[in-house]
Amino acid sequence: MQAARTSGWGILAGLRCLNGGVSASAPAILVRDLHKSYGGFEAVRGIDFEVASGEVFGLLGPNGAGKTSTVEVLEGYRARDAGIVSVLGQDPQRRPRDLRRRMGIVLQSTGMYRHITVREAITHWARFYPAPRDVEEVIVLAGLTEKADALANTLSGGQMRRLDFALALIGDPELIFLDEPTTGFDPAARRAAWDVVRSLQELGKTVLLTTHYLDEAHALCDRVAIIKEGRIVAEGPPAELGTSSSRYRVAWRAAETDALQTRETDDPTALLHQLTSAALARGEPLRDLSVTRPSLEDVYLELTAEPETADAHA
Ligand SMILES: Nc1ncnc2c1ncn2[C@@H]1O[C@H](COP(=O)(O)OP(=O)(O)OP(=O)(O)O)[C@@H](O)[C@H]1O
Repeated sequence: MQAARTSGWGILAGLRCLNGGVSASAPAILVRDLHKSYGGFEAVRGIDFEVASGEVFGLLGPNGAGKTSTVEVLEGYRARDAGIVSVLGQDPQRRPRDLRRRMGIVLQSTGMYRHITVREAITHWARFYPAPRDVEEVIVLAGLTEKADALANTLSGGQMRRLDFALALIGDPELIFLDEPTTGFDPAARRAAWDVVRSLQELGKTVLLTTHYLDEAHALCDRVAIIKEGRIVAEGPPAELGTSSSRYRVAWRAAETDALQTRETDDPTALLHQLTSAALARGEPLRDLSVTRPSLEDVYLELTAEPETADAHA
């Protein structure tokens, strides 16, 4: 274990070596063997991942998996116990002022400003940054045009969340952390928030988001990591996580009952041969026959299942 932790410094040194700074191809985020405990409880148990510059990366996992702890270490809010963390080429634990200006953070909690208008809040926050974006442009980007002159304490939950987005964007950060950006949103507000994230992607920003929603991960993320009990149990583009599995799902409609039948198999050729031979022998068609790979949701549920649930499916 110690050898793995020590070797990480070699990686960081390599990233810094070009032109005396961070190379153009250096990842925006690099995490190696990250550990974080609270008292005797180890919430993060040796996590490794990288996020490329301009990538939208999602941390997925059930409650208590260690997503927020990981993100808070990256943001510089929490000290790690072990491991290597590089954010935009710097160690967030040292809380360098320059790094804080290059990051935008949308926390789970909302409501920093209440008794001033949306425009006033964004204008005020802009003063903390050396080269902020244009306030009116950020109001449009966050979808707050119609609420620009409204007092923050009159906003709905979803509109308040947009104000949080706006405050995270006004400093024109290179990297944005979004912790559960749409939890509690109605469907329309979620879509609007997704549009904001896509706008960030088009602007070339790097985004790290945590979410419980698989459709959100699918819609927004270039890559995701699934975390369970402080460890990454799968990582890859959302659409490809299932296809890397060797399992297939074969579905068909039984002629006698008209009910949809499904069977999982590692050998779809043999199963199809068995099913089609039997159907031909009976002189019946196999209606709605399909062979599919597991979806992100299937993979997620399988990997994050509690032991009892896993046994029930075995
Ligand atoms: N300050 C703390 N003190 C003690 N335990 C903590 C603290 N913060 C988090 N934990 C514990 O660490 C584990 C990981 O929590 P964390 O908030 O990182 O998970 P999460 O994946 O973000 O969960 P959620 O999806 O519910 O936000 C949980 O068991 C949690 O109870």
